[in-house]
Amino acid sequence: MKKIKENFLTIAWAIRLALRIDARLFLFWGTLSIVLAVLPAVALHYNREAVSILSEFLLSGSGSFQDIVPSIAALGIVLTAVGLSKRINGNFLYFIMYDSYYFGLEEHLMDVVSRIEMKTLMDKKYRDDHWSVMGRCGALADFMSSGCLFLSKLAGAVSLLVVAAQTSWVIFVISTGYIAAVLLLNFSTANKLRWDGRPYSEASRLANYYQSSTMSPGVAKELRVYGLTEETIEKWNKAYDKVELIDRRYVRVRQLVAFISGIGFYAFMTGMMGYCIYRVADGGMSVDVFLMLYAMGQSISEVTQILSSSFQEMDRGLYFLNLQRKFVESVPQAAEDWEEGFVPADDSTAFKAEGICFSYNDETEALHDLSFEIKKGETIALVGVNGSGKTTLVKVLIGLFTPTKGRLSFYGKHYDSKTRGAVIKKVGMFFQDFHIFHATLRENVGFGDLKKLSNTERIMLAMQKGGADKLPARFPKGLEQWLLRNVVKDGAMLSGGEKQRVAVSRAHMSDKEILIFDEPAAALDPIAEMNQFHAIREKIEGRTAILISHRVGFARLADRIIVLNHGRLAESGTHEELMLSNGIYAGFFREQAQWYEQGRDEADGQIADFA
Ligand SMILES: Nc1ncnc2c1ncn2[C@@H]1O[C@H](COP(=O)(O)OP(=O)(O)OP(=O)(O)O)[C@@H](O)[C@H]1O
Repeated sequence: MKKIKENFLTIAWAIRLALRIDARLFLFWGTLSIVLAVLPAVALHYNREAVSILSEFLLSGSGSFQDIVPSIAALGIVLTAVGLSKRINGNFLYFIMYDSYYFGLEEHLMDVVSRIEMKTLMDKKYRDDHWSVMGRCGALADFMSSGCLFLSKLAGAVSLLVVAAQTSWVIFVISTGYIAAVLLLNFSTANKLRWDGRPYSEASRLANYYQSSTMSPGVAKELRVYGLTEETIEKWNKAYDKVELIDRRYVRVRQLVAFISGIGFYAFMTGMMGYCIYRVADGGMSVDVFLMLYAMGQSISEVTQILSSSFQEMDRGLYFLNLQRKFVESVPQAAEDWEEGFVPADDSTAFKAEGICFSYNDETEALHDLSFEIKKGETIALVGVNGSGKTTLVKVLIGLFTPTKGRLSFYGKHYDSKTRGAVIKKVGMFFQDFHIFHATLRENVGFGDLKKLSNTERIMLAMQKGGADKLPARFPKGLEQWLLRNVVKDGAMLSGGEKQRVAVSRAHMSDKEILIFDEPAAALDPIAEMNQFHAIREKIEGRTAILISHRVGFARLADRIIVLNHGRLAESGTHEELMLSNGIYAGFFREQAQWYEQGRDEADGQIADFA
């Protein structure tokens, strides 16, 4: 019962979506296919009339040929119309609806996904669900086209049964029994005939991963170095066996249903023809009625076969639409649209955190009870060991994650849709986990400020600050060089440090009033790191800034240092204050200073030995 209710909800959702995407398409083709579906029944009427006139003409020898021409012509026209109506089959309807409904559904799902909270998006379960629903964007076109076809063939079957009922109740019972049996067979095997995407896709994803790992250089290098190729092929074999098993089971049931339907057809025709011959023999049925019933048997069988295949298609479409509807509805608390119209309440405090906590999952807290203020124009260095919560904190500050507890304000305003909009507008950020887009070098930098995308001078200036200004000269297409090869074959491949320079240049594009740099020099050589240090210092000039770096030398750029430890605020103060208090920061600073000193002494020693 629950399943039926779910299906009805999904059908209503799908129809609403289809009407929203393209109402005319659905209504026009739906109506046309139903209207044309009753043509075989009309054709039977003319068929019978023509046969009756023709046989009378042939048997009696009276009348002229001209007398029967109109009947033959009428039959010809109807049969041509029937022939044409058969062109409106499943493939044709799918093709007609594909453009609108495939891309319409894809656009809708992309829109929903873009509103999902970042935290949810990072959840593996959601990502898996997302892929499994996104991979079936044809479901709406499938469901609507096969739904139209199913309804039209149902109308066709009913009109044929009306003809049967008018002719003989026995034929009506046999025909109804046959159609009902085939439909019942399809209903009862639907869940086995349905190609269940989930276990299949998990198994096939694994098989694809193993198969492609020997081809993708990043994975292949590890396979070769650690001698894992043979093991990977074995794992692929196992994963593929599972895929094949699911495939085989599905094909077997499909074949069985087709076989039983075939036997059903012969039983139906034998029963019907047997009865007709018996009636003709005892004089209860004329030859023209016999021939009409024979043609009707063929039509019923044809309609029933299409009813059966369109039901399977419809059921498959509905299955994936069910997943998609549930996915769309399960998106918990879609992030609000970031609105315009932010009015600051406190001009002097950029960020204020009061007891904020955040956890990626319900088990552990990445941030715990943090309270601090960042004044306008202040430069803060966030320091802490790996995993202490620095990146998480800045992502919470820019509104990508919502604190699980506590209160966060931006210029005196609590975070809501307008505040988030303002934060995004006012903050320029370099992410430690930055992304190089599959796009040109110009775009990769210019995306930092879309308005300046075509301003070559501005882009070159940002690249100079980010240390990437030598890159365009290396490529024949300069700034228009495509980066990475996932999309274009001759895309430029960059080293880790070069990618970082490009991403840092992106952060230098905009003139936002708040700057956040999360490990901007992690992959840079020492000279580039030093240049980065100066460029960032220049850029900060009077702005509010948050810097994260494991090189504590960077922290000296800051007015104040905040030290995080296991997601808690451990220390806060100037460099001098924290050195005096001799806590975590002082420990870091001395360790690093000692490391550099020791390194320099050892290098000096080696040079001396060598000399
Ligand atoms: N996507 C995630 N899902 C679950 N936990 C996460 C996720 N990202 C980070 N964490 C956890 O949150 C904690 C804080 O991570 P975060 O990246 O903020 O630390 P960090 O101080 O920036 O570390 P690093 O110096 O290594 O960059 C860590 O324990 C980490 O394991």
